[in-house]
Order: sequence, then C-alpha cells, then structure tokens
Amino acid sequence: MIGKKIERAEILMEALPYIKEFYGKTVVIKYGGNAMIDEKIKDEVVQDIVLMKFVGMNPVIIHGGGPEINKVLSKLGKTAQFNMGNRVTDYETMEVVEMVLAGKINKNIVTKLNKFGGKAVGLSGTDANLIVADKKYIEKEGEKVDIGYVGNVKTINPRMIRILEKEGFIPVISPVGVDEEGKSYNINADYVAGELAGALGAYKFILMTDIAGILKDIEDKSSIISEMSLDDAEKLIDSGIISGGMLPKVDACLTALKKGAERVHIIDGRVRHAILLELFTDDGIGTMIKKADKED
Ligand SMILES: Nc1ncnc2c1ncn2[C@@H]1O[C@H](COP(=O)(O)OP(=O)(O)O)[C@@H](O)[C@H]1O
Ligand SMILES: CC(=O)N[C@@H](CCC(=O)OP(=O)(O)O)C(=O)O
Repeated sequence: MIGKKIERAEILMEALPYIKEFYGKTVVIKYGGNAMIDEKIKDEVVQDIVLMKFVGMNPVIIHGGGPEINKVLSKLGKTAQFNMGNRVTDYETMEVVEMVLAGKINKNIVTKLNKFGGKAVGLSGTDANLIVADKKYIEKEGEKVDIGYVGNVKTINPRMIRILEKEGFIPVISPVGVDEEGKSYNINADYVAGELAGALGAYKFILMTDIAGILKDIEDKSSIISEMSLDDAEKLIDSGIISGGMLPKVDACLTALKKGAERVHIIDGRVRHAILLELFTDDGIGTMIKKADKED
C-alpha cells in the first residue's frame, strides 16, 4: 500500500514540481490526540513538518490531546463527560486541560521539532491574546445548557504567528482561549484550527485524525470520498452521513474555507508520511474539500 513502504526521499522526488507552488505559503496542521499513537509516529510526523519548513513552507501546528486529558482525569478519579463533542469542563478539569495541553503535549511536540532541526515555539491562546474566547453554551431543546469553562473562538490575533513565521519559527498552538478578564477556556481543537486556518488565509488546512478521511459508509474503508465541494459536505451533514466526531472536523473545514483558507484535507495521521503524501502526490490519501466544483 502507498504510504507503507514509500520513504521521505521518494515522496520528495514526486514533490519537486509542487515545492515552488507552496513556497512561502502557510499550511495549518491540526494534530489530533487520536493520531498521536506513539512516539515513533510522532517523530516521523514532526520530521515531515521540519522538512516542509526547510523547503520554504510555513507550517503552523495546532494540537489536540483529548485522550491524554482523559487519562489524567481518570488518575484523579474524574470521569470524562462530553456534550455535543465538547468536554464538560468544571474548574478542576480546566486546570487539568491547561496543564496537559499547554504543558505536556505542547512541550512534547516543540521538543521533538527542535530535536529534528526545526525552530519551534509553543503558544497557547493566552500568549499575545492569540485566541480570544467567550463562554460557550449548548442549545438543547430550546434551552441553554452550561458546560463550564468551554469557549467559542471570538477573535484570532495572528500577529505573533506572522512574526514567528517570518523569523523562521514553527508555531505550535494549544487550543486554550482567554477572555477579556483573563479567564481560560477549553476549546475543541478542531474549531480552533478552523478559525486559525481562516484567519491566516492558509493555503492548506490539514486535519490529522484516526480515520482515512470522509467515508460514504463508515464500515467500509474503501468508500472514502477523495474530493468534494463545500456544498457536498453540507449535504452529507444534512443527510447524517457525516456524524459524531467527524462533525466538528467538517464544521471546522467549512469555517476555514468560508473565512479564507484555500483547501482543506482530512487525513489519517497514523499513516507514515501522511502529510507529504496528501500534499505531494496526485491522488493524495484522504479527503480534500474545496469551495466549489468549478475550481481546479
Ligand atoms: N462519514 C464519516 N466518515 C468518517 N468518519 C466518520 C464519519 N461520520 C462519523 N465519523 C466518525 O468520526 C470519527 C473521527 O472523529 P474523532 O474520533 O473525534 O477524531 P479526533 O480524535 O481526531 O478529533 C471517526 O473515527 C468516525 O467514527
Ligand atoms: C471543549 C473540548 O472538548 N476541548 C477538547 C480540547 C482537546 C481536543 O480537542 O483534542 P483532540 O483534538 O485530541 O480531540 C478536550 O477537552 O478534549
């Protein structure tokens, strides 16, 4: 299978015609917790990202870490609870979320990028007010449900990202937002990534998860849809084919496209060299969503 044996150098040979097209362009990569299965795969992912930087692209990483948060909560005797894809976040949970995301996971990715020759800087939404948030409520049967310290992205202030990009750094961002009073909020990393990709006008927005892409039939891996328009994606949501954990992802993709990103891709981050294969091979490995059918 493509992706199993092919090595970075071979992919790069295929990538050569694309490299000029990507030069100086921002590529936002959402690295989901379920795609971070082991240190070896993580090492390979970060090496591919360093390579992207070396050939002139500007990768910006926004990471998740849901499974790791669950692990720490369970050690503290707390049960993880979700409502419409959002973790119900009381004060103690918020402290854990911030420690795990902005502390453990962020620093793990930054350290790896630096170890493999990149210059990475870790940020959370509180740094330079990068992600300004307000409290999110869930609407259920006409009622507003309070789910604690969970935020909506209100504004993205991308100035710090631009400064870091210009100086050759790779920004690594945790999905923690801050409000005007300095209160921290937990935000689903897919949503933050979509808003960030939109605000940065990303040339590519890549979501790395633990499934091949958008499937017509969730039981059948071969039913992957390799390309679709924004309208197609909205129809698949309405028909219920896109559901569960895929919903916030596709929502994030649509936000990114509507707010300024050019192309979005959903890929299986556990596949070796998944990002390079998606960007630099004609067929790609996942699902690409673009604004309209007419575009090339
Ligand atoms: N049409 C679809 N195609 C692919 N996956 C889907 C679809 N509809 C629902 N899903 C579900 O979405 C899940 C991906 O979301 P999730 O597990 O929350 O990812 P992550 O942890 O990376 O944020 C898949 O594992 C699958 O169960
Ligand atoms: C509000 C909310 O649900 N926040 C998420 C933030 C982390 C995340 O999104 O991580 P993944 O990308 O690995 O799922 C959480 O607490 O799990």
